[in-house]
Amino acid sequence: MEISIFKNPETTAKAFADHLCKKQHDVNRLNIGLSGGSTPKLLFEILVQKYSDKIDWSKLHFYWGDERCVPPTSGESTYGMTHEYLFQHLEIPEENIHRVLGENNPDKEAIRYSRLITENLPSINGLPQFDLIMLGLGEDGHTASIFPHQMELLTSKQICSVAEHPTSGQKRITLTGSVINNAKEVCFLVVGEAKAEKVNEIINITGHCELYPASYIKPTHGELIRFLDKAAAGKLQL
Ligand SMILES: O=C1O[C@H](COP(=O)(O)O)[C@@H](O)[C@H](O)[C@H]1O
Repeated sequence: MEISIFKNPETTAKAFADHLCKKQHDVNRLNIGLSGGSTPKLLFEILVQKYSDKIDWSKLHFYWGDERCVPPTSGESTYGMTHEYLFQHLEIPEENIHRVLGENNPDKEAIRYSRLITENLPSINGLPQFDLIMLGLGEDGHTASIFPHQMELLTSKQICSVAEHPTSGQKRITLTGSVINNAKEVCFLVVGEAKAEKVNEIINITGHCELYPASYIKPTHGELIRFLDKAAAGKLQL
């Protein structure tokens, strides 16, 4: 596991953008799973401003680690946010964008999206393998849409499942912990003081994945990199 700590959210997002830029240089295709929430917005802005002509966007195939079950036009849609901050500013072939159809029936969509991933990605250890999965960390320790006390979503051998937000009850589609841990590389992007306590807990408290779902994420054969800013790493005991 690698932990990289940067001065502020901008330098953290810039480091992640650099990492992505280097990775795409060496390959013909990069299957990447994106995260949602507010943290990726800054990364997307930096990618648009500083990397639009440094990255060969036709090599990148975009999927999502999780999505809310809402139409793409909803303010809560992760695809909608990604389109607003990233896609609409770049020349990305439409066939490279593999969005979760949040407007569909959640159970049927989890099956459809699982099938799509299986068809498009190589299978390693009996599960699809992403080249890179980007993850965030919720203040409650969740990652993707796997919230505390949802162990079955971590260990399930399915590819995607329907999840439910613990307080709002909003339905979501999420990759399972098994698929995330089968990736070649998983990168957490976490910034801000509000995440500091959980960052320390998910790294240092072991054996309590039901309380800290993000602590379950340890790629079986791949790399784990945590991009943190100083504030998010503020309570980290190493
Ligand atoms: O609900 C979600 O939250 C997490 C963290 O989001 P952030 O706003 O704190 O950056 C995110 O990683 C996940 O994809 C999203 O659905």
